[in-house]
Amino acid sequence: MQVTPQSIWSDIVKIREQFPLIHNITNYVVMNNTANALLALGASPAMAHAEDEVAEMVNIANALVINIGTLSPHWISGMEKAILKARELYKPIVIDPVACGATALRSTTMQTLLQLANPSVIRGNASEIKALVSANIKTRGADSSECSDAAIEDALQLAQTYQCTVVVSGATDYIIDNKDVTKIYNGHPMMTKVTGLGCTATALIGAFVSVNSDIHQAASHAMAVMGIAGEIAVKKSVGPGTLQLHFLDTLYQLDAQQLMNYLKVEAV
Ligand SMILES: Nc1ncnc2c1ncn2[C@@H]1O[C@H](COP(=O)(O)OP(=O)(O)OP(=O)(O)O)[C@@H](O)[C@H]1O
Ligand SMILES: Cc1ncsc1CCO
Ligand SMILES: [Mg+2]
Repeated sequence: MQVTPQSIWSDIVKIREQFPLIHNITNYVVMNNTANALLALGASPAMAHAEDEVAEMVNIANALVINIGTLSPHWISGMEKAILKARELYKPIVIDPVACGATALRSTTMQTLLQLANPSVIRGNASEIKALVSANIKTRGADSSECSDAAIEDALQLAQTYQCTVVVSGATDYIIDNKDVTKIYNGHPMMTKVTGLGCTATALIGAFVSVNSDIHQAASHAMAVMGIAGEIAVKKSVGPGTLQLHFLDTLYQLDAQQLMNYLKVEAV
């Protein structure tokens, strides 16, 4: 398994050709931006959470993304129904444990959903990944209080427990499973000043796993695209407001040459 500009580009072409439907049960904060990022990449977003329709939506979707950012009881039931349908149909499930460890509701819900989901990928920041492994770790909210390096051991443990790929985002993005560790060095600190770019990363992972069955490679491709689009967009931006706009435009215009110029990856 390698992550190269060519391997990333090949998946982007597939996404743009196949226009895969990515079903997201995500949070109020990021719903619009996440849908726009999926469209800009070349995928087709659906953002539905009603208990009565999620199974039907999963039925026509190519991947399911679950994000616990703004939980409530009905949403949790919707998430459970969507997960059960996705498992029945062998569709990939990607999980974002937003602010896991900040409140009991988030931590207990996440444990239930993970057991149910058998996910392909879990993507979180370092604090969230650590909180998923150790119940005594408390997080302050959606933002990480630690560097991604601090969660490598926890990510490996999580990957073993759920037999899945775990992504820890941060200055370096770590993509970790039983066999491989991939590090992506792209990105820019200003990305943490736009709310929900982590949620966007998780949604893009959904798009990549829908066209590439090598889950570790697909997740690495998504994180590389996030980081590269972020770096290019920052150059045109004066702050987080314009970064949010330029990020979408850059994603839409991303080409093979830019991947070659910017990719900074290391496989261990
Ligand atoms: N210090 C940094 N330097 C470069 N890139 C970064 C840095 N921190 C985060 N990123 C990038 O920003 C994106 C979002 O990751 P982050 O870890 O901030 O997610 P998050 O904390 O879950 O965010 P949110 O909860 O707002 O969605 C990723 O693509 C990541 O690579
Ligand atoms: C800030 C925030 N609060 C709940 S979800 C969310 C978006 C970033 O994860
Ligand atoms: Mg997050």
